[in-house]
Amino acid sequence: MEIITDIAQMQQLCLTSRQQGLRIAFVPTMGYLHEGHLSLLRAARATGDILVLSIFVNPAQFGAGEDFDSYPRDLSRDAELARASGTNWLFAPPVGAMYPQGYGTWVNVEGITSTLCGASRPGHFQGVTTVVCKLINIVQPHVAFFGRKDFQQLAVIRRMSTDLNLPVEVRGLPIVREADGLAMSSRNVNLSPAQRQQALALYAAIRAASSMVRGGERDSLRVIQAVRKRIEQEPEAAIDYVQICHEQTLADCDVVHRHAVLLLAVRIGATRLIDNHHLGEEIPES
Ligand SMILES: Nc1ncnc2c1ncn2[C@@H]1O[C@H](COP(=O)(O)OP(=O)(O)OP(=O)(O)O)[C@@H](O)[C@H]1O
Ligand SMILES: CC(C)(CO)[C@@H](O)C(=O)[O-]
Ligand code: BAL
Repeated sequence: MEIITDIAQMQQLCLTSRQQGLRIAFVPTMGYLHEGHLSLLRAARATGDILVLSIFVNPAQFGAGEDFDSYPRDLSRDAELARASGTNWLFAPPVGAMYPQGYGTWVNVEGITSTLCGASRPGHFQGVTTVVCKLINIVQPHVAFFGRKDFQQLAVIRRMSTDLNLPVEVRGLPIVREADGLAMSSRNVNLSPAQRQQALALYAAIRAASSMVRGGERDSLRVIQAVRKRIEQEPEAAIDYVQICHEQTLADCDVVHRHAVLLLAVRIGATRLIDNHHLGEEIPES
């Protein structure tokens, strides 16, 4: 495995591979790798001839006062994990090369970015779509892998890819959880032991919502109230949002139906966690 920091070199290597008829599979991340990232790398390894992993903590997707500075970073540990996962090229460009002096182009997806994380983190998705578009232009992958933990991000990237006719297949993979149910996230490392315990409320609330729907509840408001109540039991929990949305449009659903997804963003102390569950799965086919 080679670590590439130069954008032009990365682009040239990928262009040459494409010209040789090799299939490029790409996993974009912000690093501090965990089993969720490794599941993407495994799927990508099985799909492509060349596996490219990017690690770039993208300042453009962090708002003022957000955790850009405290976002966990460990490139040498990540490089070991990437190597063991069969990565060919680890692309880690410097911030100044991605956003040089005079940088002035932004990619903005409208509509589905106005809700959920788009509403609670203004500007966040403009940063995400801009950097993902740039990374795709550099790496020129045939296929790119994203996790469904960032459910709205995946929907926004699919929208961008369709709208801008990007020549890449976007694949979404399931959420990987810790043994006790907490969705894996690089930010989990910033939780104190007491906060780590409180963070289990997200999955407990998801399970409670699932069992309500399995039991026949179809009123979104009642499910949302139950989720909020469970999370609010935790002393350091502050809810950003709890919503039930259509899996494609992300419009709020009054009724839980087969396309309904429960999405949550909750701060535990200073750490913001997201999670989601496809509630529609709990409804039997009629
Ligand atoms: N638990 C998980 N299961 C599946 N995919 C995941 C999981 N966590 C992250 N991913 C995916 O990995 C990719 C890179 O995400 P990122 O580097 O932001 O990691 P992260 O753990 O989500 O970090 P954080 O939530 O702290 O920003 C994204 O496509 C994301 O959806
Ligand atoms: C897609 C991404 C790598 C863009 O910075 C980031 O938002 C992430 O890690 O989910
Ligand atoms: N996984 C999404 C990156 C972020 O929270 O900024």
